[in-house]
Amino acid sequence: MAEAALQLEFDDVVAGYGQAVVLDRLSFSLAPGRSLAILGRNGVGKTTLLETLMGHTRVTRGAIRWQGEDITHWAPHRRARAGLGWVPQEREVFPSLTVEENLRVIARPGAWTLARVFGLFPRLHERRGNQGHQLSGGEQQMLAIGRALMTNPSLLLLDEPMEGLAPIVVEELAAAIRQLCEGEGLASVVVEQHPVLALEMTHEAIVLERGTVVHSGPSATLAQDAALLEGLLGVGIAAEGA
Ligand SMILES: Nc1ncnc2c1ncn2[C@@H]1O[C@H](COP(=O)(O)OP(=O)(O)OP(=O)(O)O)[C@@H](O)[C@H]1O
Repeated sequence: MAEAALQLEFDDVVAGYGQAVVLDRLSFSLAPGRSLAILGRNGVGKTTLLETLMGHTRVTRGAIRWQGEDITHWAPHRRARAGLGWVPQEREVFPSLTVEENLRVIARPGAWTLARVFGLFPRLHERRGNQGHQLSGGEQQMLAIGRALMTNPSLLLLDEPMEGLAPIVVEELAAAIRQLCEGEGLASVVVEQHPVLALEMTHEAIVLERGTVVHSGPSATLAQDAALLEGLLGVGIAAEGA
């Protein structure tokens, strides 16, 4: 059955902070090895969706299922152990540990090793003896992704990975993320302010408005429909990244 092939499912989820509702009857699903872009204007709930997946919000309706289990009320650490690898927007690398220590300290056994992370990000290999605080923004982002990979996740959650980075670094990171999704078949959910970039990196996309899904479909189809993209995300956005 198709249902059995789903890896992640949000089913009619209402969630928020305290009494405030941010996600409002939100539903979507993702099959194993697929990548999903979460798009939408500022404040529509994109980060809250990731926070809810990691167990950091209050869920008052609906269910979240992961690999066939209902994880709606699981604690965050249990979700991490179950294969959800979160790369937070703040990156959160340890500033006084070296690159190599940052990677080793969080490692769990699996296919991703120090050597493979250095293979994906040669820059981290070059800077393996530098402390976290000595890295550029782009290098910190690579380290944040590398750290998540060292936990050997089944799903990588990326919250605005390109934010504040120079165009050349954005290219390098986008290539690495594409390699993870296409080459390695690692499932991912990417929240990104730059739709053109996000659609290039992913198989599927959903667009949120006021905490719910207003569009869902293949990334390539949305990327080619400038009028739809503009209608969903704002005037002029389709020209961005050109
Ligand atoms: N910790 C929090 N406590 C209370 N409200 C919050 C909290 N974090 C976010 N919100 C509110 O939830 C709503 C959605 O925010 P969220 O950060 O999820 O949106 P977003 O789509 O990721 O926006 P952006 O693109 O600006 O990052 C906003 O109204 C925001 O003010």
